[in-house]
Amino acid sequence: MLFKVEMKVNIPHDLPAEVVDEIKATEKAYSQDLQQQGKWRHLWRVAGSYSNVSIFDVADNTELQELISALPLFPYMDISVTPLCRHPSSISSDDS
Ligand SMILES: O=C(O)CC1=CCC(=O)O1
Repeated sequence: MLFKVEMKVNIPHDLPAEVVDEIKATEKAYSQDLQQQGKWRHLWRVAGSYSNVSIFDVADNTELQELISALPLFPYMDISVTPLCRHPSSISSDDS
């Protein structure tokens, strides 16, 4: 199942810089592992903001919840999820 996931990052200003750097490094490794597994298909920065638009390809809502709630930045993000399905006019072979 495909989901569009929008993540807006709100890191508290009083979090120590070294803690923030560690969280970001862990987040990067975690997201790159999921990308390599094909579960995190696309990761885009929204220009001009500290947010991203992502496409996840997971078995079901439960797997999506598990993956997203394990994000190191999860406590500091506003997240919205939109389920996707194939458009009848699409010519892409990988969007089902
Ligand atoms: O910087 C972000 O948009 C948050 C994030 C998600 C995956 C990642 O590596 O950073």
